[in-house]
Amino acid sequence: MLVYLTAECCGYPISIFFIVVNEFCERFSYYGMRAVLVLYFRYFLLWDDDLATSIYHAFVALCYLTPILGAIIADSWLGKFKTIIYLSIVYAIGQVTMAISTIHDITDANRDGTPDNFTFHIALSMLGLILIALGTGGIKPCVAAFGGDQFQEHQSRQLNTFFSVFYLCINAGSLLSTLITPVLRAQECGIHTQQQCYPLAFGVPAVLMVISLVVFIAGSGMYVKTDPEGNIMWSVCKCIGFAIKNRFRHRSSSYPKREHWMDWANEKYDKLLIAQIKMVLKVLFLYIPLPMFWTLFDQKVSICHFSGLLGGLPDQMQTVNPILILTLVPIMDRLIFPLIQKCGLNFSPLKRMTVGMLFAAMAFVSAALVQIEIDKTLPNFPSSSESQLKVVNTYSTTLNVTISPNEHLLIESFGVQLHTSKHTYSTISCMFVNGYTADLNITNLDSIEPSATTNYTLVNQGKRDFVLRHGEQWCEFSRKFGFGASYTFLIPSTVFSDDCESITEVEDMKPNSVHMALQIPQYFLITTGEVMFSVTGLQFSYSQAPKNMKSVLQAGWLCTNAVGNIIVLIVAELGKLPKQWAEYLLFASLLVAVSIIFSIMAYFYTYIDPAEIEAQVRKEQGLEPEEMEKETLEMEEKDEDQKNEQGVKQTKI
Ligand SMILES: C[C@H](N)C(=O)N[C@@H](CCCCN)C(=O)O
Repeated sequence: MLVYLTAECCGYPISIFFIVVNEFCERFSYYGMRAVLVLYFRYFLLWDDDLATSIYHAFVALCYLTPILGAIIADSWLGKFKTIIYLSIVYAIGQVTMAISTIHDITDANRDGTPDNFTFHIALSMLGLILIALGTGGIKPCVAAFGGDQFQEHQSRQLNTFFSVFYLCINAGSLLSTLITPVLRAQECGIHTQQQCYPLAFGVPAVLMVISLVVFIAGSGMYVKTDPEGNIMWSVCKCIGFAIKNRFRHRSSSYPKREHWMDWANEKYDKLLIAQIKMVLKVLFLYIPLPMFWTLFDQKVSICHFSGLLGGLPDQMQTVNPILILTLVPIMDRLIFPLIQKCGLNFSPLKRMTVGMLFAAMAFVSAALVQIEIDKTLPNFPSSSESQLKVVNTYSTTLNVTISPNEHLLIESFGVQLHTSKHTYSTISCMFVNGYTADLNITNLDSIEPSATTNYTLVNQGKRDFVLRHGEQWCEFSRKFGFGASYTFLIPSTVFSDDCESITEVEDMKPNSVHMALQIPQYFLITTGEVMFSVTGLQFSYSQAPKNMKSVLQAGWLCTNAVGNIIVLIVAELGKLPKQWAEYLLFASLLVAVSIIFSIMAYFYTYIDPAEIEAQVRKEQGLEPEEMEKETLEMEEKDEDQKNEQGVKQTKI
């Protein structure tokens, strides 16, 4: 019997250090770029909100579809190691292309601070995004599976810990980059004119991707590398095709039934291949209901009403999830799961995933309850048979307005009657009414003509300063804004003579009165769900896959994510229920239904040890003892050469 003693530290192969650092840098690169992507679309390419979010979601969905390609390349052609290297190069080129596309000076011939040739910037950034999607998605199933390959059979406990640490690194990278890149974007830079520094915000993720590649290559000599066994995907497709055809040919009841429909490939294909396909199909079948979890998970941003929680901005709110993950993964791994085990309960991976789904459903129930509270604080909006009217009096005395036949409004000088706008809970908006006798310029707003109003403009929470200008005259005023509120500012004709003192503020809609802390349970529940579902799913996909299809099953797992993202896009297009809380409850109920279906499917699933099944099939095929020994010897020789090359110690016992 052969046992390989690879270079180890505390029972873990040293090579996984390079893999987790590589993952940290790669996720920093990916999430850092994503954190500023929509801002780049909106404020650099000047796309409208709809186009920016659609392209963003399409990009994210593509990133979770390309893993299939990466897995096929790895398992059928190049092997995981080379696939990771080649696709990381593509990824790094994509990040650099993306960073270059954000340099406005390249096309800013008239030096006014904005690009002159948008087509150039759009084309370059789309090329960059396609390369990034190919790279990030392509390597994703390979890195996790390659990490798993570094462990030997007796290291199953360490293997599970590895997947948890792997997930921690993903979230540490995501956390740091989501904090840093928006700050980098807010800097000013440029060759001829100063602009928001998108090149830096996209450039740092590009550098991190190059570092990720260098770290991975640095570990080359230590990895356990498994070569692909020919074009396995093509063999799998042909074998499945043959089984279906053969089954169809023998559909008459005179032919004896076979245990599994794949057994109809027995006539032509190797029993081992058939057994491996059965293992993969069993797991893929189990994955069918899983996209529903990701549909809810990827909508979590929309259940976060209070963007100002912890005093942060919406950009930085994305950091709450990785912070909670970094806290919850060790708590679950070291405390909760061992405690459950001590109580004699069998908390198997599929049970954990089911409970994870239920946690996500509870997060949506909690969101619905908060929404009901929020709705109570909102003003009454006109029903479909009513309308609302807003009248602003910029005249110098109180006015009596009659609306025929018999309604009367009494409006004081610079007063307002009724408000009409409805807006989301986490925004603050304000508008200005110009009662001055000439055009006015207000900071960050277009100029307003006399007696005209601006549209509602979104402003950030807290104290904000405004400067009003007309020619040489100007004055400045500050106001404090609360979340969810809406204001109208009435500017009288005396505005410059009393230094902005006479500006009247009307509160159209009150700031939020529902406490921000009510959002904490939602975050907690959805992240607990993620830890139970996502980390376990990653481990499960690795442990249940045959050796030559590890990447393929990882890709299958990631595909559940892609389908979830596509469902989010479809749901957004189909429209919404009239009541937000009802929509949350609908999603929660759907996930509960799906988790019940999943638990039934899980009940009938038998956990396997792929290596054991493979050995058994080989034995049945009569490969043992001579042929199997021959195969083993060939493998030993191959591995020995590889180990000698890598300078890794090998002992025969
Ligand atoms: C940052 C996030 N909590 C995370 O861990 N993401 C993972 C899994 C992605 C699935 C979510 N759509 C990652 O690999 O980035």
